Amino acid sequence: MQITVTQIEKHYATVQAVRGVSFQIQPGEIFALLGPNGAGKSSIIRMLVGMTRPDAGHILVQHDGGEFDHVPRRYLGYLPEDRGLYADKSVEKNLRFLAQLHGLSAAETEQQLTHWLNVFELTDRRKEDLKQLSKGNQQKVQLIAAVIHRPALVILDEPFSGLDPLNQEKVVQFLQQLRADGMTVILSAHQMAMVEKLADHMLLMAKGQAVLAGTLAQIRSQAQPQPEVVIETEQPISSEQLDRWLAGYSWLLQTPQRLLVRLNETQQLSACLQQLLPYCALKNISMQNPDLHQLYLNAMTQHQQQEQAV
Ligand SMILES: Nc1ncnc2c1ncn2[C@@H]1O[C@H](COP(=O)(O)OP(=O)(O)OP(=O)(O)O)[C@@H](O)[C@H]1O
Repeated sequence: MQITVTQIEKHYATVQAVRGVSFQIQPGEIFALLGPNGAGKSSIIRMLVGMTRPDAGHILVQHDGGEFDHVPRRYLGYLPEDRGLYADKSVEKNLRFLAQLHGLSAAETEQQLTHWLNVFELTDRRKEDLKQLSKGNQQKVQLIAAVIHRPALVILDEPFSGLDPLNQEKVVQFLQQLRADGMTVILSAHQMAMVEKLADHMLLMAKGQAVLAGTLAQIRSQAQPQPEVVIETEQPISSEQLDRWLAGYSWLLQTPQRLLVRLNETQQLSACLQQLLPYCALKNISMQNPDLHQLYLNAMTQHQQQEQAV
């Protein structure tokens, strides 16, 4: 399934939730929507699944030779933000009901149930009511509900919320398996470490706008074109010394023997090292690639500063 979103906008009564956002999702990839609370992620998801319509711009969904303005239900697996299973019914009844709604035969339903309950280690809980399960286990049943009919596209709003680190890791593996099976996956999440492992492409949003987009490498070069350098010294050094030795450079002394330098476009690493070498012996030099969490924080801070400047 290929999705092309062009300049979509969404207004609610007093809020402009999405402002001219465009992106493309390729078949069989994992696409992540990132951003702080209220950035507009769920609003975009609701437009993709056809629960609401864009006020402007358009969505083009191409699958199986057809073209649509949202993802048709028959192709969609959806984990909504406010979830949606019956707390007073058993795990099994909830999942059977959904499988039937999607037109699976009894045999297919049983096969899928057995498979997924096993994957999520819930086989011995299948007769229990959903409300008897822990929040994390309920979340796993919700995930099964989104994929039991093997849709072409799965949209998961916050699939990691409420899960401990081990179960978050399980969800990472689950999503990798969906991709390996050929499904296209869209997810929104706040857990950058998980997204970094998973997403082929991502879109970082703030206040309804796209802030950064692309692969992790593309986002890295957009958000921080100049890498940071970590320099470890043989002897302890002080900030006062660095004020003299590295005038004009942006640096941070992380420990007495570990220095972080952020070079700007005009500064070369070799020139920086030449300034240091007369004064101190160097033990190790390494380039530091910021992780997605750091890139996200940098991008959000920058976005806030730009907004304040306007
Ligand atoms: N039905 C609605 N009516 C009015 N305002 C809404 C509605 N849904 C969302 N909003 C507003 O639109 C903005 C974007 O909300 P949205 O839920 O899309 O953000 P989000 O990025 O999914 O946030 P979160 O991470 O908290 O789920 C927010 O200011 C929100 O208060």
